[in-house]
Amino acid sequence: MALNDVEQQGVDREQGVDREQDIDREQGVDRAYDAPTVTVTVVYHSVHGHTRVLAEHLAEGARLVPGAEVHLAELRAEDVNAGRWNDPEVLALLARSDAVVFGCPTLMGSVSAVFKAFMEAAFTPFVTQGWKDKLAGGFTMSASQSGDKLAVLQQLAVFAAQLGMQWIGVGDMPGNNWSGGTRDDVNRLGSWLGLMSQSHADQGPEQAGSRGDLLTARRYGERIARLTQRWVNAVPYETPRMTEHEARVLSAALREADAAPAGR
Ligand SMILES: Cc1cc2nc3c(=O)[nH]c(=O)nc-3n(C[C@H](O)[C@H](O)[C@H](O)COP(=O)(O)O)c2cc1C
Repeated sequence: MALNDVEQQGVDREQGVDREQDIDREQGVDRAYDAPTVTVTVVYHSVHGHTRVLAEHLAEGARLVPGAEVHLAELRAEDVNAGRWNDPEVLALLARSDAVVFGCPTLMGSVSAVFKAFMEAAFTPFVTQGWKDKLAGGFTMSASQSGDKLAVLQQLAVFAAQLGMQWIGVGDMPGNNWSGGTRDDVNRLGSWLGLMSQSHADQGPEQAGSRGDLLTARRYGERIARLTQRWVNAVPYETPRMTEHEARVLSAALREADAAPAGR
């Protein structure tokens, strides 16, 4: 069967044939030389290993990008004590990352408990605005086709927003929204806020997700790494940061300038 251009491109990419290299050659672009070095970290929690497979494919996609230094950081239950997660090495890695991709399974329609403990441990970068203007993305795995995964992606996106991060969505069209759609299709669950994947409840991590989910994970990882390069390569800009106290002082000064009474 003859493939159209879009299908052929998908097949080529899957087979590791990178058309971009031909275009670069024609235009004299040496990406290995021109591309800024960026650090992308995939930080995730997985109870039984399904989400780990998704994280690995995402990292694999990011590694396709010349200049991208890609790390996988697993959040471990043993690093949670009395409800508090702590792993200074992971926190140091995140502090020096240009982009952070957050991932966990959907458990009871929510992020997993270990991931939530990690979120609360990010209170320090919240108050110092330490992760402000890093790029962010997110992914989740569950057993049901929906399984309320959107609630988890929303939690992850709100978390990133609280930290002043810039969110990147999936950006792929839905391959599986028609009568010929299959589990192999790109963005087969039709999720744009972040990456959704589904694993059958009776299968282990060796069968995690579907061919389409893993393809989408690689594409999302590559997209995040490329957009991070675009982001860090833009006009240099040192983002202003302020403490809560400074925010109050600024508000009071503006009120005074307007001679406005304090609202509630
Ligand atoms: C306590 C618990 C709660 C779960 N809640 C949901 C849920 O809300 N929606 C869903 O579709 N699957 C749910 N699942 C299934 C998991 O999301 C699924 O098994 C996933 O693949 C686990 O990923 P992991 O292997 O990375 O831990 C739940 C599983 C457990 C054990």
